[in-house]
Amino acid sequence: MLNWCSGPHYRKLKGAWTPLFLPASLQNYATLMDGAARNLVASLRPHTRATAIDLVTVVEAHVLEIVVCAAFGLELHVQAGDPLRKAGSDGEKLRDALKDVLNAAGSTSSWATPMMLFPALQPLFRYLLHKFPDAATVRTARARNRLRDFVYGLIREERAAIAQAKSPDIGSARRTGVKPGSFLSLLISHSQHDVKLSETEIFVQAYFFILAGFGTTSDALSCTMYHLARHPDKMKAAHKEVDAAGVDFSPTLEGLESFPYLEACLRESLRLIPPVPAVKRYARDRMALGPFNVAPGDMLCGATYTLHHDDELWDKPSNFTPERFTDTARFSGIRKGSWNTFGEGMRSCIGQNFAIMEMKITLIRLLQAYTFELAPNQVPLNLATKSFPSILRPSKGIHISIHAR
Ligand code: HEM
Repeated sequence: MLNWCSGPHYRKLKGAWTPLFLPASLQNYATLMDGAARNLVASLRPHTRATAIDLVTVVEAHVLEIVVCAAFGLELHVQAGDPLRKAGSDGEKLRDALKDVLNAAGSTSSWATPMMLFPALQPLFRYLLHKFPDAATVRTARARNRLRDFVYGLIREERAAIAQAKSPDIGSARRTGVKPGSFLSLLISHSQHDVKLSETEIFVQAYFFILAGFGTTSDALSCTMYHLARHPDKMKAAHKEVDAAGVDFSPTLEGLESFPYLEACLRESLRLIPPVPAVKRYARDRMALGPFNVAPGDMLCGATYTLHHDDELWDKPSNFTPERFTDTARFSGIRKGSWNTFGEGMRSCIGQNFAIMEMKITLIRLLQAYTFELAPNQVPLNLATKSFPSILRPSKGIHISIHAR
């Protein structure tokens, strides 16, 4: 996967990924994201007269629709209330396989703890795990195989389509941006032109696109809604900004810049609950780090969550205060490197602009239509990480009542 490799292999894969996140490509995704956000608004309408719902489940289905369409060009139509929803469709099959893989990825192998405690013995543990797999490993492998068979089928179809169309023009994709759904064809075209990607590499990239873009973004979106529902004064300020833009605002890169308060709410929520609570690196050289001697190959961990809650860096760090990102006169500015939600440097999150755009468009459409109120017993929010390193996420959902405006 892109984040697990280095050197020439990393550069080769990054070259295949980069066109997806060029400004022109992001612009092409905006229409897809806005359509999905409008569907989400419509699907929530029946809930305005009902009891509280679990926002996490609903937002997950929404983000999955976007990320799968962006990666594979498949419209899932799995959202409750979608008139095009059809039992047993390709979309449902893919959704089910993905859910199994994601659930399995969250369950921890019993070998994980000894591997972490005795890193030097990892090769031995890996061999033992291969020879004597435990239940969690078997479950993960089965789910992954089902997903792999499905994606290999899509790759074969895409190859045939590309052969018939005499292969797409990568140069023009760089100029005009990548259309939603072109990730597979882009990877396949790359493997026919400048870089060779094996079938497995193509599958793994497509799988990672979904894995990296699904849980992180949907949880970040749900948590932002949680914070707004918990702080009606902040929700009122967000409503004001959204109303000023009007329902006909254009979801373009430029148009989205006129929502600074909404962006501040997103950033503040991502500070309080960073979906990736820690980033890791392996030391290349021997070095001294404060009182520690670091040897080549040692794992170093950047504790994002701790950084985001450090009271030397943040005034009243546990408070939800979006104004710290807009009101620089009141807050003395944010020190470089203290907000690390997407990582830093060349290995930082390649999908961050995609994620911010997706979250902003969804929030705008939701706030145009609704106000949100927390159900009882939602404070404090239950959070958990299931395995290390993993995603920090609401562990018992977010229960919320929806009121039409
Ligand atoms: C709120 C949403 C997201 C958060 C919080 C997030 C966070 C992160 C973090 C912390 C890293 C590691 C950075 C490091 O090691 O320094 C990362 C890497 C990565 N993310 Fe995201 N991410 C999000 C959304 C996405 C999306 C939507 C995609 C793609 C569709 C994506 C694709 C990737 C990829 C490919 C990498 C590896 C980059 C590399 O190694 O060069 N992420 N992300």
